[in-house]
Amino acid sequence: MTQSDIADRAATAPQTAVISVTDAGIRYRRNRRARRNFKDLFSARARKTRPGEFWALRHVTFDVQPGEAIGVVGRNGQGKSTLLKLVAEVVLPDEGRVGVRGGVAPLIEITGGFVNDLSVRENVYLTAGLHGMKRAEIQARFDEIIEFAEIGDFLDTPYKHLSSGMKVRIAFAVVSRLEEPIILVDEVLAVGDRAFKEKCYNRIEELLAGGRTLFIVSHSEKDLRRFCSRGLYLDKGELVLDAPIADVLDRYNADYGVK
Ligand SMILES: Nc1ncnc2c1ncn2[C@@H]1O[C@H](COP(=O)(O)OP(=O)(O)OP(=O)(O)O)[C@@H](O)[C@H]1O
Repeated sequence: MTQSDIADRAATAPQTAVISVTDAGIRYRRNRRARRNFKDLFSARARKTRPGEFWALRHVTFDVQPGEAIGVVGRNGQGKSTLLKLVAEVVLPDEGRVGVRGGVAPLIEITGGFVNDLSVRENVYLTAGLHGMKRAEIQARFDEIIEFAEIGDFLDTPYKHLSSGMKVRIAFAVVSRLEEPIILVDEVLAVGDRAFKEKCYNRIEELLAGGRTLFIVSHSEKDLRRFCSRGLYLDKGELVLDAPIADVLDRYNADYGVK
């Protein structure tokens, strides 16, 4: 797409879209030494791919309407987490545009947003506060959050001393209580035990029933079929199929499924 195509699409994209991604690309360095310098940021040369750099995502275009539940599939390293980070606006596109209307509640990395040296209690206040909740609102929901996570004995423990399953418990409990219209869930639930996972899935269903928009990355076909109506299939950083989830899974299985 040319710059003017991108601008035209941005201007004519359906006004109702909550997420609008147009010809987006993210470029990473394969090797830390191939660091771009400050001068490169301002020079036209910075747009070229330099040695050691590669496109983790490129030419990705799609719109999302409110209330859609989207599953992102693809093999390891094909750009799924990068796509969620783009929607969460924690990384900015090197090419193209990403427009997100409304706030995003991201559950995208095990420690995403949580500060290692702060206690569980402090992290709950910090994360909820950063998403616009007032202190009194957090206080009112605090017990419910801790009860959901079932980690009441660890309120004053530094976050870094929790087990990986406990970290996910508290992160999910907080993030799923935020009032943001878009929820992003990246694989993190895989470390939760079975009973906790089921509790999270029920909560996700409640959020969807309440009209939230969901983006989920999962390698579990069962989970994707349970929640999602639409799938995005990424391969080598490109969006190779955007279709109903059943069609996306059929194509993915045909390409890479165990025969
Ligand atoms: N911060 C970074 N710096 C450099 N390369 C990165 C960075 N983050 C991701 N990558 C690379 O970008 C590519 C896409 O990574 P991404 O995490 O999006 O894949 P994924 O599809 O989510 O994989 P998985 O299923 O294994 O979680 C990979 O080659 C990865 O090594």
